[in-house]
Amino acid sequence: MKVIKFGGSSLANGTQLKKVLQIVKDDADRRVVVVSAPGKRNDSDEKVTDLLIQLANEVNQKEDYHITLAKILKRYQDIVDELQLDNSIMEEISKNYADLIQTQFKDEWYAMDAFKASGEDNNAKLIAAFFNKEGIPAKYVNPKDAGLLVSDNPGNARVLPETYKNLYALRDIKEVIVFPGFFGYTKEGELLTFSRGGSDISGAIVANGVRANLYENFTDVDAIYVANPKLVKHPKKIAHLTYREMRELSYSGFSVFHDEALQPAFSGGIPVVVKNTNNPSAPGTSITKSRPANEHIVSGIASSTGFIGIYISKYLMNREIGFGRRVLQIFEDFGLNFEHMPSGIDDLSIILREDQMTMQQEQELLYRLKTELDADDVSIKPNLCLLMIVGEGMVSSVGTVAKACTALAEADINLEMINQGSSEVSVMFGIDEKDEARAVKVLYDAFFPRTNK
Ligand SMILES: Nc1ncnc2c1ncn2[C@@H]1O[C@H](COP(=O)(O)OP(=O)(O)O)[C@@H](O)[C@H]1O
Ligand SMILES: N[C@@H](CC(=O)OP(=O)(O)O)C(=O)O
Repeated sequence: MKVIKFGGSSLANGTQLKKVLQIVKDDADRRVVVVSAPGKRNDSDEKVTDLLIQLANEVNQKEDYHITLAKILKRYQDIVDELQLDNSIMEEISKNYADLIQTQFKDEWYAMDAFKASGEDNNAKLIAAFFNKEGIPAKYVNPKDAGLLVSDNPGNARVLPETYKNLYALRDIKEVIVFPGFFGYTKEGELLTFSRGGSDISGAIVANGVRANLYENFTDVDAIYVANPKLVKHPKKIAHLTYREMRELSYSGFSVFHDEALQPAFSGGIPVVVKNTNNPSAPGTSITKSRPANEHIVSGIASSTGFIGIYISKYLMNREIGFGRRVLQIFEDFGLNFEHMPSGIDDLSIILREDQMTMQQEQELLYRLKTELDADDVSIKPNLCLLMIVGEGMVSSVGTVAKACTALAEADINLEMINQGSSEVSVMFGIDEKDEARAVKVLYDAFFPRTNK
């Protein structure tokens, strides 16, 4: 049995849905189809999920929401018309939005998740109707009925372990299952979503639950490339990655596959393949526990912006028992989670996501760190970009960091920080955001020199 997930770009209009139908028809093992909400039809288009966030905010703030609602309904109506589906599905979708707008939710965060999730939920119903019309017996399954249970964290839910055995029963359903991605239910029955891009996570959870022998993740690129194709022209394709390589790469910017989707696949030992809906015969990129060796030490180069670094220095910090705990306590008091904490003898840096704090909280944090720790220096480095080189081959080779540093130095790119994880599968560099594109390019050229053949 295969679980197959289609992202928003694969479901953006009726033409895309016809390709999806063909892909499902091509392989009788493709028994569970996990779907996202309709995505962008072109670069200047809007994702339905983004429109739904806008709608939820307008409803919450009692603003006029009719233009946004009309845009959302039109997206579905266009698909219904293009596929010549019975208009009863459109009536069901319109009623769903009329009901959502009237519902009193526990608070605005639960409301936001209910609006966001409706994008995938309505799309799954529409797609099931389309499959049935085209002669593929299909059944829409709601995550609540399937037992997809999540933690009580709006917008950032985590799967609960009992989910997996609940989902196993999906194997008994004879029709092709159409399952909406991106959300589950708490034990109290509240609908909550995963973080953005979370349909990849749903697909991996379902694949683990039904013990699929493959999780196929269909998107709009032929493969995962060595570097983001928006930053490097025609980068090389990656044939195989390990779960931990993919985890590091998606964490640090390869948005093509969600980093939280790796754990359910890894723990279930489910191989993943990332493929292109627009070119399904291309082999794509497979992600497994181990992979065949190749000539490259580095598998991928990723980058991600929106970080800040907080630098703390104090003479003899290394001798002060409890110093690190007190630093982290202050961060906890502000409700902040941190990403990395590289340290020296008398100093340490804490790297965190910038969007967690207002300017005023930043100033309060710096003040508390300076006074309560009696630090010599506390300063902040905004606009930080994390640059990551990743590869299983790095464990057994020397000189990789030197090569990367040389390439960056020759391009006159200043390094704010270097951090090598103890797994030795990745090395991270902190640079100024303005150098991001150049840095990825020079690292690409250093590790994947182009031949003139
Ligand atoms: N290294 C990479 N390899 C391939 N695609 C990448 C990479 N880094 C970023 N991307 C982007 O990820 C996009 C696919 O992810 P996403 O837009 O979330 O698709 P979907 O609509 O299928 O969920 C690609 O179109 C590409 O722009
Ligand atoms: N639609 C949701 C979930 C998702 O995974 O979407 P996509 O497959 O289009 O990245 C989002 O935009 O966050």
